Amino acid sequence: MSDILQQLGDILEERKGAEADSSYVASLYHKGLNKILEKVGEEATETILAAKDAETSGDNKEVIYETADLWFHSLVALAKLGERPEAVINELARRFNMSGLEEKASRTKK
Ligand SMILES: N=c1c2ncn([C@@H]3O[C@H](COP(=O)(O)OP(=O)(O)OP(=O)(O)O)[C@@H](O)[C@H]3O)c2ncn1[C@@H]1O[C@H](COP(=O)(O)O)[C@@H](O)[C@H]1O
Repeated sequence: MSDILQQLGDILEERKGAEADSSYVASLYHKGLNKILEKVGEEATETILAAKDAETSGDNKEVIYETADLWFHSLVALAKLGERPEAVINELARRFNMSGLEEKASRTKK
């Protein structure tokens, strides 16, 4: 588990008790889940556009920046719902640790 994600998860929890005007994350919590999800949507669109530009230009700087914005706002949405970044890391680890056959079986059930 990335130390940065763990520390960011701690800060996202701390911001839950903060006044709306005290920080960006606190302001998002006060605006509510719909506003946070709107930001996730915006950042997803910006990531897609940056990826298309990167393919043409060969410069990935902007798509990395936008992907960080997307990850960050997704984590704020999960925090609002009571989940920490570890939940996503654990899910990725679970998928990674599945054997090839289990993975195939799981995919065909969906
Ligand atoms: N990783 C981030 C992070 N990534 C992006 N952003 C903010 O996300 C916003 C990106 O959205 P936009 O580009 O649309 O900017 P905007 O115009 O300000 O947003 P809107 O007014 O349109 O909602 C910017 O304000 C960025 O500053 C972040 N804000 C905070 N963090 C982390 O969250 C922690 C807590 O942040 P605060 O609550 O601000 O202290 C910080 O220590 C950082 O580690």
